[in-house]
Amino acid sequence: MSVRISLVHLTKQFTKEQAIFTAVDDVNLEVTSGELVTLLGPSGCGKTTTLRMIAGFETPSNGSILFDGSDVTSVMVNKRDIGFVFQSYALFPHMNVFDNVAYGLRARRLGPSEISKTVEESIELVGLKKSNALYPNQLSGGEQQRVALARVLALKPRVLLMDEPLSNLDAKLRIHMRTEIRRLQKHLGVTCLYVTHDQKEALTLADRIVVMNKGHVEQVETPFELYANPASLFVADFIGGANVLQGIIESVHSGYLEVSLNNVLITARAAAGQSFSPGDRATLVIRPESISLHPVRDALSGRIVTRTFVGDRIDYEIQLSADSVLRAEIPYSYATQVLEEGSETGFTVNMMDIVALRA
Ligand SMILES: Nc1ncnc2c1ncn2[C@@H]1O[C@H](COP(=O)(O)OP(=O)(O)OP(=O)(O)O)[C@@H](O)[C@H]1O
Repeated sequence: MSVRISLVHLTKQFTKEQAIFTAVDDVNLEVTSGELVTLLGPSGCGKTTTLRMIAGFETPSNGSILFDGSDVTSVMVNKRDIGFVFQSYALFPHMNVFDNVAYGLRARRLGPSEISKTVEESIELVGLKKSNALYPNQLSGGEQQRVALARVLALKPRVLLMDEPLSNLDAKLRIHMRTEIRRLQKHLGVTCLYVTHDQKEALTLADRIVVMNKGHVEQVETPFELYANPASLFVADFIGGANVLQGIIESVHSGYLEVSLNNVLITARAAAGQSFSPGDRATLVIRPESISLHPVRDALSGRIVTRTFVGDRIDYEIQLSADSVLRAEIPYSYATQVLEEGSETGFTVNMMDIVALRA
């Protein structure tokens, strides 16, 4: 039922303030059948426009969209067999849950018993039993989004497109719903493209993440790889938050580099596909949670300038030199030693957790 989606040189230009503006810039992507891929990036980077082109709501300026190898770029929206879930649930306020979910099936002129059976199945699938007679204004935001999902799933689409579907929900419900969406998508095996600007949502939901920036694709990877092997500073910074420090490559070895950081020699690994020579400047990416603190015993040390308790961890900002500050996130338990602001601390980072990018 589900399909492989290929985006080939997909480009969309708009006219903005009498100038041509490229919202989606030569995007190439293969989404395998049954895969959940998130499009992740800051506001305005072209995520929604990409999704709308796949749905058929926007016509590409250039490039093509293929489903299982056949070109659907010029195929009408209603012939693409796509389900689209919006941020605003877009339910009909004057229809109850049953009629909202049945709407698309009636438009397809299915018989009453088939409609009834499919609606019941879809409502059960999204965990909304016994709500058939209720109207949207009698439901919570989470329940309304479930109805919107049931309405789309009732049509058994080959492709599921979701545009920030959880943005209107509170944080706790969002976490619950994303697990539900993942479970449903895997259960149905439907190919899914999911737009979000929330990196946690992307990391927890996706088989692979497409990081977009200013209309183009920065990197496409599994969540684990993206986190461990960012290909650019943009990705490193956007995913997970990162300390970014400048160093100089001192020597290059098989599998590791020696880098001078504030005149201290540390070891790091080169980012995937990047190579260095002694003397090169390098941008070092260090995740705050990969740092451990200990009493000062060598030159890798600094002064704690801020300490913030966040419940399950303590965040420290450590001044290394006049212009470099390191953020460390230390898991907290009652046994954890809590350090004072103003005190000196040493720190270590596993070599594998320091990634060098070309500066
Ligand atoms: N119809 C349009 N006419 C002109 N410009 C447009 C149009 N639609 C989108 N844009 C512009 O294209 C760029 C990309 O928009 P898009 O909605 O795809 O971004 P996004 O990554 O989904 O952002 P957000 O997370 O804020 O929704 C933006 O600068 C937007 O203003």
